[in-house]
Parts: sequence; C-alpha cells; structure tokens
Amino acid sequence: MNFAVLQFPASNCDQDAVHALRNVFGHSARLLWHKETSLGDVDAVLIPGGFSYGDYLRTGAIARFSPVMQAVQTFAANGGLVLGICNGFQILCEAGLLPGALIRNRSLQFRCEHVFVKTVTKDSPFTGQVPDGKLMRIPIAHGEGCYFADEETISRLKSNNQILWQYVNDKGEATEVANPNGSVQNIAGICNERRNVAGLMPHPERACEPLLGSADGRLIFESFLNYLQNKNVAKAA
Ligand SMILES: NC(=O)CC[C@H](N)C(=O)O
Repeated sequence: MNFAVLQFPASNCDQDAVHALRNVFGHSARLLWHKETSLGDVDAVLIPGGFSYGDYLRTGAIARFSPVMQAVQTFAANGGLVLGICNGFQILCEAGLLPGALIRNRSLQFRCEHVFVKTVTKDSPFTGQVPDGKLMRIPIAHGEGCYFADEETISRLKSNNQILWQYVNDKGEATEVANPNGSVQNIAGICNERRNVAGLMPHPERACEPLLGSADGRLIFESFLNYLQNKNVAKAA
C-alpha cells in the first residue's frame, strides 16, 4: 500500500506516522511537502499532528490554504481515504472536509497524557477491526482539541453514526472527568458522511508498539489497512 504523509511547516508527528506505516506495518509511505499540487499514486493520505504555521490565528486555519490541500479535496471527493491525526484533524475541519471545529481546551491547558478511547461504531474504514467493547489507551498532546459543533451538526453526526471515537474512563463511560478537553459529547474523533475522511485528536501512531507504553493504536491502522486491502482485491477481481 502507498501512503502520502503530508508535511506542513511545523508538522511534528510526520516521522512518527511514517515510522508506523513503514516499520510497524511494512507499507510504503512518502512524505509530501505542503507546496506539492499532486498526491501522485497513493492509496490513502495521512495528515499528521503538529503545529502547522505555529497554530497562528486558529490551529489548522492557515494550513488549509496550502496547495496540497486542493489535491486532498479532489482525492477525498473521489472517495480516497484520508485520516487526520490531531493537527491533521484540525486541518480537515478547517478545510471543510469534516464538520465542526477544534477550539481551545476548556481548561486552557495543553494536555499531554494517555487517555481511554471507546470506538462508537465499527461501521467505517477506520474502525472495522476494533473488537467490540475494546477500550484503547492512546496518548493525546494538544492545546486546541475541544471538538465543537452546533446542535444541528451534532444531531446529524449522531443520526449518521459519524462519531467514531469518544473519551471514556477505564470502565468505558463517557464522563466529564474522562474528557481531557471539554469536547461536545466527549467526541475524540469523527468521520464525514461518506465515511472516507476521518479525524481524531488522540495519536494512534504513537501507540503502535508495546515499547511506547501501548499498542492499542494498531487497531486503527489495522482497520484502514484491512479496508484498503479488501478494496484492492475487489478492484483486481
Ligand atoms: N500534537 C498535535 O498535533 C497537537 C498540536 C495542536 N496544534 C494543538 O492543539 O496544540
């Protein structure tokens, strides 16, 4: 499988994403500078975490104007798989590829810790391989991770089953205490209506090897890798 991992000025999780894709899962991953206008021949795009453009104005608000984002828009419009992690999620919301916005954490503190995340639905390319009831322990590191959307958007997300992940406690309950940033409905990640674009604040690429304290993030990678493999098999048949 061929992945493009985007690089903006001040991306800082790009190498972690490439490491996971190449060395943990054995796929090909190419770094793509944000000035590029074409994605080339790729199966999926990963927008990594970081502080693109120093998070000026509002995080992701400048990166969304980078030339590469036009190519991402076209790729997504054609059904291509796009995953945004942390700053990548923020950029996807700013670009209008995902609804809502990521705003300052309610605590006004930068939060850097491991959290528990529950997968709300297996009905997406990003969650299909997560076992029922599995609580994933994954790190977060953000200052603007509070997902916000108006009530109408939230009810649409719910009725379309677009909420993919929620912050929970170690019993799997979506409580206020378990929510590290004050996001609406404890939302940690969502997908678009078509289900080919997703974003989440936690960092699964930093939780793919036991050496890093958790390997639960693998389940997200395994989900979209499995989806892409089936898609390629179907195409070849
Ligand atoms: N690790 C990240 O991608 C998070 C950085 C992010 N721009 C923030 O909200 O602080």
